[in-house]
Amino acid sequence: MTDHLSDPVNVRKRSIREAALARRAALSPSERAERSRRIRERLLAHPAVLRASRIFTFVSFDTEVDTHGVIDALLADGRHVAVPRILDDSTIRAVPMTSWDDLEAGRWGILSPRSDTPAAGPFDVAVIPGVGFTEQGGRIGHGRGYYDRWLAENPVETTVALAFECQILPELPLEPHDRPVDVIATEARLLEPGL
Ligand SMILES: Nc1nc2c(c(=O)[nH]1)N(C=O)[C@@H](CNc1ccc(C(=O)N[C@@H](CCC(=O)O)C(=O)O)cc1)CN2
Ligand SMILES: Nc1ncnc2c1ncn2[C@@H]1O[C@H](COP(=O)(O)OP(=O)(O)OP(=O)(O)O)[C@@H](O)[C@H]1O
Repeated sequence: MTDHLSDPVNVRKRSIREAALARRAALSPSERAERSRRIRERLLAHPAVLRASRIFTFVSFDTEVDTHGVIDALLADGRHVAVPRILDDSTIRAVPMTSWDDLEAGRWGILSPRSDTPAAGPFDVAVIPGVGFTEQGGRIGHGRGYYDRWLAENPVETTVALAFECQILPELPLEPHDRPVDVIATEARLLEPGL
């Protein structure tokens, strides 16, 4: 009996994750900022986002595609924005955000809501982080299954992942619980495998 950490799929996921994280970390801060700006424009121009009233988005940390400008634009436009709060049972909950003052540094230093009052759903759009993706919408994250579990329980009209091109991979070892995303916005293109 193989436990889940020594399971061949998880061993492969771990090495792919490390390689993709290293490529993302190799972008300079100015490259990251410029590419994040292009990704933000592509996201905000997407029809699903243009018509969305309720949006659940990650708050970027570390070397991820920067979502601070996305959140500022959505709030300035009067949309209902919710962001993840990590709960003790290893799940995430969408909590409303109306200002950066609503957030504080939480686990892994990620800005998270102080409140734990759940946001009213369902969401029109979920903006999702990830470490590696395929053009078909396959996704791996940090390997804790937070988003896979959240998406399994929360119906969302359109899921949009944000990624740098260096995170798009020819293939990924995927498992039955892995939830594909509908759209991927990169600095170079819009992929719409699920639309
Ligand atoms: N911005 C953002 N928010 C998010 C996520 C995310 O990927 N990005 N998550 C998506 O799930 C959840 C948090 N999950 C995370 C899980 C692990 C690590 C992390 O970096 N952990 C180790 C490295 C080992 C590992 O990758 O697990 C570390 O501290 O270095 C970060 C976030 C909820 N909020
Ligand atoms: N819908 C689900 N229900 C129960 N467990 C799940 C579900 N989705 C994922 N898991 C569990 O979570 C763990 C991590 O899954 P996986 O490696 O796919 O995470 P990930 O997609 O890389 O991470 P994340 O979603 O946090 O960014 C696995 O052990 C998996 O069994």
